Amino acid sequence: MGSGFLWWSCPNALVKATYFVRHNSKHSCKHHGTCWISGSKLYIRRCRVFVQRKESSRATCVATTTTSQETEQGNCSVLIIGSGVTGSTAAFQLAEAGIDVLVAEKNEKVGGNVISKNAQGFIWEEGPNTFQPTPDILTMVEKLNLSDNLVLADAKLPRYVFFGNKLHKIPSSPLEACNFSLLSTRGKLRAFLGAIGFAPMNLERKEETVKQFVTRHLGEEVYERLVDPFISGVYAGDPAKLSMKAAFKRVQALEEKGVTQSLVEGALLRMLESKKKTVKKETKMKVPRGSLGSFREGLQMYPLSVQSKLSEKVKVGWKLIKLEKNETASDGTHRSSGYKATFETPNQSHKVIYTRAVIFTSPAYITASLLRPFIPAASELLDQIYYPCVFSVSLAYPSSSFRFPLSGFGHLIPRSTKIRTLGTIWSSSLFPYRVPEGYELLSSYIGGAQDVDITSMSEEQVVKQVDSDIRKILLKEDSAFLPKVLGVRRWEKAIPQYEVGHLQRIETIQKQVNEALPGVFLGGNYLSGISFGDCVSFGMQLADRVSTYLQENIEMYSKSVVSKA
Ligand SMILES: Cc1cc2nc3c(=O)[nH]c(=O)nc-3n(C[C@H](O)[C@H](O)[C@H](O)COP(=O)(O)OP(=O)(O)OC[C@H]3O[C@@H](n4cnc5c(N)ncnc54)[C@H](O)[C@@H]3O)c2cc1C
Ligand SMILES: C=CC1=C(C)c2cc3[nH]c(cc4nc(cc5[nH]c(cc1n2)c(C)c5CCC(=O)O)C(CCC(=O)O)=C4C)c(C)c3C=C
Repeated sequence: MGSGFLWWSCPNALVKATYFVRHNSKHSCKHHGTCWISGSKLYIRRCRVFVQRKESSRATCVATTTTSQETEQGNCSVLIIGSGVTGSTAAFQLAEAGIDVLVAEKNEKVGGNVISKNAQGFIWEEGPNTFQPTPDILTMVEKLNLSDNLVLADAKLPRYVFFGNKLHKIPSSPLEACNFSLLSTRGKLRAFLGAIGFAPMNLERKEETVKQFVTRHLGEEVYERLVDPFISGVYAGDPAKLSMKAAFKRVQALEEKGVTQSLVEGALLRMLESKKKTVKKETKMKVPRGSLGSFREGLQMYPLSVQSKLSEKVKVGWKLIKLEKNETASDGTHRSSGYKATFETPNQSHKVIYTRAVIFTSPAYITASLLRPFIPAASELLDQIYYPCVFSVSLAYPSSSFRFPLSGFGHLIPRSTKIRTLGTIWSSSLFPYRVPEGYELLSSYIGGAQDVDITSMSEEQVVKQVDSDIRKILLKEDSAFLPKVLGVRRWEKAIPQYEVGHLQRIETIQKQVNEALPGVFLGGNYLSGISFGDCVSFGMQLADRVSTYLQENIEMYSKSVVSKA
């Protein structure tokens, strides 16, 4: 690149000087430590950022500063609120790109919804149980050196629906679907007719609910016995309120393309969804199609491994309580140069962080409260996203108390059966190493959007209800054994519901954030799709978008300094 000067001007109000860095020379300042040029890049050691060097032009430090008098303050280039799957993924990707990132998590442990527990020889999950190993997840698993800890449940384990006092195996192929005992002959015929195109059109072209879409295409029976329980096992939701377009965009898109017969390939919308998610990108790791993944010690290994890699850059027990614009520039003028974030921290003291960009991965209702001063209308919309209450109940029973040897993923229960539990994952069948010899572990879920009264139940009442439902379905009638209660978790606001109007709402929110809050990015399962894999992919995309924003922002700021000079 030859010799020459690079002018480095720090935008922070506390730094008054513009620094000149000569090629191959080193320069120190008390705020940023050493900086130097190598090749085409300017490196600034303390800020751990580098700025693409432009010959004879100015570069800008993307970090703000701490001074020795302000011990409760700090700085970073990107602040991430929340250490769930989305936040952890974005943080790792940004750190890997050399960007100075700070993750603030209000809980004492990282992971958000992902909570894995280990006691008395059992390992169990209180949030998500498994993920579909998408290419993005596998990429992250490799990067985090988690490959040796990846565990896969047998792809062939059947899923069941409990209906008419019997467990019915859900077919895994169109052939199996012909002998499918869950649907009557009439129900199958109706579904078949819908599949070959004899379905009424959506003439009004209004946004349809899942219930409307499914009954129109496949009939009432498929809806009641198959899709309603499936919705319980993904959204804990109410299909009469969820938007087909938002909750299952791939399936809806098929209709728009006129591929109606694919809708019931195997009579299962869910299967269709997962097939569309087949691996496109190449990763070194190969996993059998249809298998479901986790990690040896549970899903929480994922955020924990990000935390161990980012070390001090992940702050637990830090709750964001206020965000302000940091608008004073070094020359005394006002402009948006980033944000000031105030946190409550474990020792009750407040901490302040100055940052260029903020990624919010907190749930919609929390993000709403933090952004309300800037975007009141969008915050109202964020607040409208409904999260029902769900309990997860992990119980262990002796293997001998079961009616048959457990082999399957688990069972789901249609709401029309009047059994209160939504469904049960047969955890010890998925991962047998997670239980002591002679025991079975069951993870059940109860509550959701169709059972709002659950909020008034105590943990003891919930355990009693779940135990009684399990007895009706899986245990021998004379089994007097009381279960080992491993864990009961009340998810007061469990899962965002993609109700009718969701996509429109999201679009409006995004627009208002982009206009009013440059450098603020929204993430989280109310935007990305709710699966673990959706959150990983969205976290990766967020990291790319934020890197681009920082680069563009630096260039814009450099230009404004040049023109003032
Ligand atoms: C019971 C249950 C079962 C599920 N089962 C499955 C499954 O089997 N498979 C699957 O793929 N998906 C499943 N999911 C969905 C999936 O787990 C979630 O969608 C995903 O984990 C959400 O990740 P996230 O990072 O977007 O949000 P979250 O996990 O909600 O993370 C947000 C984080 O922000 C933090 N935070 C909030 N406010 C603040 C603040 N003011 N300051 C600092 N931090 C803050 C929170 O503490 C939290 O850690 C399940 C979800 C639930 C609840
Ligand atoms: C068979 C029993 C199941 C129960 C009970 C259950 C509860 C439950 N699940 C979620 C949220 C999600 N589950 C997801 C995947 C998933 N869930 C089950 C089964 C049960 N879930 C299976 C077999 C799978 C794997 C995917 C599949 O092959 O169908 C997902 C991810 C969905 C995706 O798009 O990948 C979510 C999200 C909740 C909230 C819940 C509690 C009621």
